[in-house]
Amino acid sequence: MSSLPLPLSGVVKGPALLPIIQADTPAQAVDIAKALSAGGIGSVEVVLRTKEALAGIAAVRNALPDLLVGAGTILSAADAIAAKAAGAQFLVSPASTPKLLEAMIDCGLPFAPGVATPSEIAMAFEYGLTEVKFFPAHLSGGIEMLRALSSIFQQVRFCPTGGIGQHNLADFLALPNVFVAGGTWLTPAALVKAGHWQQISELAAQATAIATKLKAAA
Ligand SMILES: O=C(O)C(=O)C[C@H](O)[C@H](O)COP(=O)(O)O
Repeated sequence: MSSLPLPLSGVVKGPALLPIIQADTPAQAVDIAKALSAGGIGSVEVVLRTKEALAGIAAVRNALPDLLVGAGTILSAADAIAAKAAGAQFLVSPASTPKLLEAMIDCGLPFAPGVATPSEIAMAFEYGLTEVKFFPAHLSGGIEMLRALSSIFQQVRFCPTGGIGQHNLADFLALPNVFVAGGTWLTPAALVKAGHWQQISELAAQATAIATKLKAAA
């Protein structure tokens, strides 16, 4: 196995936010990314949940070279390799298994594997990983769970996703063991479908204002 890639926290650009792009076409991915970027977002996660997701990553990289573009929903070594080949600059997975962790380490890109339990955090820790995604955050104990975990896993930093919204963003980002918050709340499917880019920019600007107050922007 290779040495560890750079930590994700070291490469996240802009406010401590990782909005998700789920797009049916590369052009739609670019439209979403432009709307987010206009709202101050510096980093996005394109999820591998649509046929064109890999092409979407390449298109967003090409159209918005200053944006940091990662790939989410990495569920296998093949996903990690394909995402890297498409131009992904970081990887995010909802899960952790030894195979998946080894594949993401071997890819060499900064990444956040998904955890929801102390044992999964301990497994990531065994690989030397101290940055993980906490998913699904709202169903796995939310803020109280992150507080409880902070006393045991003092070096571990989390990217909570799942159930994050404008209403609880500040509470998550106020936790010292949270380095970035992610999710779909800035890119609701209905707004994407209707092409309401201005509304997505406004949501992003509101979240950016909350995040920059709580976590210094990189
Ligand atoms: O697939 C991944 O790698 C992910 O990052 C999963 C997302 O974080 C959640 O799907 C966000 O959930 P909501 O914000 O509650 O809609």
